[in-house]
Amino acid sequence: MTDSSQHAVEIVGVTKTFAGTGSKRAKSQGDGTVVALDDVSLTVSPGEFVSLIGPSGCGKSTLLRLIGDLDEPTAGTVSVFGKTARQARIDQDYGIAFQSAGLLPWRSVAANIELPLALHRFGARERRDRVAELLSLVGLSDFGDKYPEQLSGGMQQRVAIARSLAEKPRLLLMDEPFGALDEMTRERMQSELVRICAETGAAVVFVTHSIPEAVFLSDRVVVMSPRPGRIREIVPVALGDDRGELLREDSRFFAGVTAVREALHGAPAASAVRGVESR
Ligand SMILES: Nc1ncnc2c1ncn2[C@@H]1O[C@H](COP(=O)(O)OP(=O)(O)OP(=O)(O)O)[C@@H](O)[C@H]1O
Repeated sequence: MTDSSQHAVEIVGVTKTFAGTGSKRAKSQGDGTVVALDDVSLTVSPGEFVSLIGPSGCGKSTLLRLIGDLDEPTAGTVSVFGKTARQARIDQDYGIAFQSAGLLPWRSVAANIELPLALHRFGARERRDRVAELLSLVGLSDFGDKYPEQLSGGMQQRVAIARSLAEKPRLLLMDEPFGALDEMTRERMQSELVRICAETGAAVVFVTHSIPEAVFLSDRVVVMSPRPGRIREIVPVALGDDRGELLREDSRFFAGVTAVREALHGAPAASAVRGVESR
């Protein structure tokens, strides 16, 4: 582990504090400073699927935002494919998909997916071909001419995922992308995402509140704890590459769910953790 360019993401000793309101010079937790992340280190390998789970306020979104260069660490370093987070953003090394699909209502589905390519001046033909490929990848080939409001929530989310894949990123950053979907759609989207990742080879950092979702999708589940935000445990999920629907009824899947639950609550699982769903 010496060459950091071998990692999709490398987070070393990252601390992130937010000053309390009304006190810009706040220095300690006693005067309102929030330690969102405290000395967090984590690496994600190319092609690896890593979920972040933990109670509300443990710093999951903050960690994802630091990787995506939407904020800066107070201390420590974040690198993406061996570059600074800023340089990786400039080089479009990753795609981002957050909870609300964030589609532009006045653009068609195809035009939404095309947007990153248009912004970065890809040629018309290349754009058209790539959009057709992405529509097919997310199973929406017949919907390119529709507008977002004409699609279901799950279909909109698939459009958002297609858009995040437009520039063939080697890394996807996803913050509860399926949080607003009903359970059946959510499970279908999880299977779609597994398939898409297998086809594209992208690494994923995925924030979720759902233990089964984390286990179904991930190679490793990072369990975090709040105040201050820290990594409590990293649970490897040894379910292999075959993540079909039957896996949800497999004893190995239940063992993974139990392992993550125990890491969250301390074994044996006793009470519910605020902000984490067992379903
Ligand atoms: N811009 C900000 N200004 C001040 N405090 C912030 C800011 N962003 C996050 N925080 C605080 O940092 C801590 C971590 O927040 P974060 O959103 O990363 O948690 P989370 O684990 O994603 O929570 P949730 O599961 O509820 O989405 C929280 O205490 C939050 O209030």
